[in-house]
Amino acid sequence: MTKAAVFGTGSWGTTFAMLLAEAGNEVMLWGRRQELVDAIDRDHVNPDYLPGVPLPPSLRATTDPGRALAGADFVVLAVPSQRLRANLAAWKPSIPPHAVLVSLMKGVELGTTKRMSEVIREVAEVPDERVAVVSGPNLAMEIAHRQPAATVVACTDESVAERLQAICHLPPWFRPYTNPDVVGVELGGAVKNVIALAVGVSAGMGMGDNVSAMLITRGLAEISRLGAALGADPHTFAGLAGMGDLVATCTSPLSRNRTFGENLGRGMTLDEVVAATRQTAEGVKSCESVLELARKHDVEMPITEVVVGVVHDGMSPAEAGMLLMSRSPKPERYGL
Ligand SMILES: NC(=O)C1=CN([C@@H]2O[C@H](COP(=O)(O)OP(=O)(O)OC[C@H]3O[C@@H](n4cnc5c(N)ncnc54)[C@H](O)[C@@H]3O)[C@@H](O)[C@H]2O)C=CC1
Ligand SMILES: O=C(CO)COP(=O)(O)O
Repeated sequence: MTKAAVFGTGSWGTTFAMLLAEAGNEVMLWGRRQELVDAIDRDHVNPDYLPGVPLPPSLRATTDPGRALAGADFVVLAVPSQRLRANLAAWKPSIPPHAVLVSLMKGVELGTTKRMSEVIREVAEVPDERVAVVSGPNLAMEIAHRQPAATVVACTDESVAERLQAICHLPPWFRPYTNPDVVGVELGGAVKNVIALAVGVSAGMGMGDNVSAMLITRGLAEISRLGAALGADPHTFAGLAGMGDLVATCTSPLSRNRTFGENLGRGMTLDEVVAATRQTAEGVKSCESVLELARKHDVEMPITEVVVGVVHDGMSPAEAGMLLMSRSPKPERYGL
């Protein structure tokens, strides 16, 4: 039986662990807090992140990383992106030598501008073919309530992607596709959070669906430009990890990033929005690292720029809208 250790008892870590367990794998979830770990391990619930969702009794949980990692074939990482480096360094000594490390995270590291797979490779000192990424339109709450979803599993080694695909395929509930384009799949997941903040701000200001569609479409152009500069396959952005995730996150009231933006657009202050947000809205921090990455590669990302302005630099939503709409008129060239 395949053994998986899942790190992070938040909404996506727990949901993915539940999928893996129901697909017949031996799964151990790691969490920081004993009380929550006990609730998962003993009562088969996660009241903090998935209230009302029964978890499979075969899903076990522990606060001991060594116990979670013993004999693991797959090590699945689902902590907030900015927390990965320090945590992974602590877990590294117990990671089995042949385990595949899988990122569920959608962020870019502040300071280094590294994608999560790059952080994993660097900290765990593993080669490309032992690092995989899962990303797609996967709102955890919908999946936890057993609604169907598809995703992308990416690894430069297609046989590893296929192994991961096989252990998380669970008809009729969850359908993973493989893709060798790790860079594109990861960028799609991280940058759509920034675009979802922008769509949320516009919705909070009372703007209509034309504005959402404009931001989603031009957001995809922005993601594709950055992807092209970083060597991603342009086709990835037309797929589930690109357009698929962008549409789900930008339009769903379940999205934390969209909701964060919406609250800002309604006029709440940043401090008020942060206080009202209990879960991880990755775009809030990653908008800065994405913009830095874009600047390093000389890529223009106007929506990302105004998101950084509104979230971090005191720009008003109205000013952001004016800046975007008064840019010089251009031909529409997708991805350029
Ligand atoms: N929730 C969703 O629908 C989806 C989330 N993701 C991505 O998955 C990643 C994890 O997100 P969620 O599970 O949604 O987050 P969450 O906010 O629901 O949970 C975060 C988890 O990380 C833990 N955590 C927080 N700070 C920590 C630290 N310093 N060290 C160790 N653990 C810490 C929390 O205790 C919690 O268990 C994010 O990168 C997110 O973008 C990806 C797809 C879907
Ligand atoms: O990544 C997600 C859906 O695929 C979840 O989006 P939020 O983090 O904005 O909730």
